[in-house]
Amino acid sequence: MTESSPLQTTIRKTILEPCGIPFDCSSGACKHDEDRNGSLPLVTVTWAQTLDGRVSGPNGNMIAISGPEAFIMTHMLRATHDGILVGVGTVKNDNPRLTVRIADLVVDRGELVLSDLVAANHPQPIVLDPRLALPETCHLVTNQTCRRPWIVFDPKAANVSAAAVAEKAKRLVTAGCKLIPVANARHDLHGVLRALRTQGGMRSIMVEGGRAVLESFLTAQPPVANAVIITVAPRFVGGGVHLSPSIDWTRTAQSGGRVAWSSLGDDAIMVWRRGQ
Ligand SMILES: NC(=O)C1=CN([C@@H]2O[C@H](COP(=O)(O)OP(=O)(O)OC[C@H]3O[C@@H](n4cnc5c(N)ncnc54)[C@H](OP(=O)(O)O)[C@@H]3O)[C@@H](O)[C@H]2O)C=CC1
Ligand SMILES: Nc1nc(O)c(N)c(N[C@@H]2O[C@H](COP(=O)(O)O)[C@@H](O)[C@H]2O)n1
Repeated sequence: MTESSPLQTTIRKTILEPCGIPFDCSSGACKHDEDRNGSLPLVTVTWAQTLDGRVSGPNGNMIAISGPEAFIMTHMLRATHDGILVGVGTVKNDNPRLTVRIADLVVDRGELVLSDLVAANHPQPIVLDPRLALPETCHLVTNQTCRRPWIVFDPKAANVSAAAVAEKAKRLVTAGCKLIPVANARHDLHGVLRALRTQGGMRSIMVEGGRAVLESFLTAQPPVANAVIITVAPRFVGGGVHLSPSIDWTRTAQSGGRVAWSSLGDDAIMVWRRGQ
């Protein structure tokens, strides 16, 4: 991916730049490189949902919600953030790889083309897992194409002094995972973000799911999200996991943020950026 295609340019101009996210893969340095000297990383919260507010299909099964163009946007977002954060529920349910895989869409054939060129830009996977329940067989721990995750856990909740958990922690570290202890990790998102900044050097984090973690990041007080990007696909699924935090974006916008809508393929994209 040395030059931006028209689609990438559209995504950059209508979605990434309005959120303050630079995207320049020609330099090989895609990451959000602004170092604000802040104590917290920049946080972009993003997901894909249906018209009935579902983020997965019946029984919680992962389904393709984003169309190809929005899918590329998600992978451009992955390429532009230092870290990609999910809850342990998403790892258990979806077994995601959290890599950057998309180069571009061959528009006339509607095909997604995979690229190895951006592999170096895989974000660092981060799993919020207070009780150290991560399945050791998941892609993030075993798949050669995945970066080994950083696991944010709560030493008290996980009871790391218990022999079984201590053994598991050892095996995860041997497999290449990094364990980041944070007291009260389940409820103290500021503490989690501070630890990721100070212990891991994270300057930017994309929060990708799942339902519980998204709702926590969206409703945290004081706020932690710098930008929110939602893909809304033109379909109902009639079942599945429902994302429904109590947020009024118009009121949030009035209190200093900005909302903008654009479209990518058949999908609507809502972008909110926190007021400066
Ligand atoms: N459409 C989309 O864009 C996406 C959809 N999904 C879907 O979301 C669903 C999974 O969602 P869900 O089951 O809620 O799982 P999550 O990925 O949100 O993980 C929830 C778990 O994370 C741990 N956790 C740690 N910190 C927090 C926090 N601050 N707030 C909330 N949880 C925290 C908790 O573990 P503990 O209980 O041990 O404390 C909790 O049980 C799946 O169906 C998946 O397909 C997922 C990602 C994206
Ligand atoms: N943006 C988006 N659109 C969809 O339609 C989706 N189903 C998802 N799911 C997220 O992607 C994860 C899978 O990642 P890998 O492809 O394995 O790298 C999944 O866990 C969800 O977080 N996202």
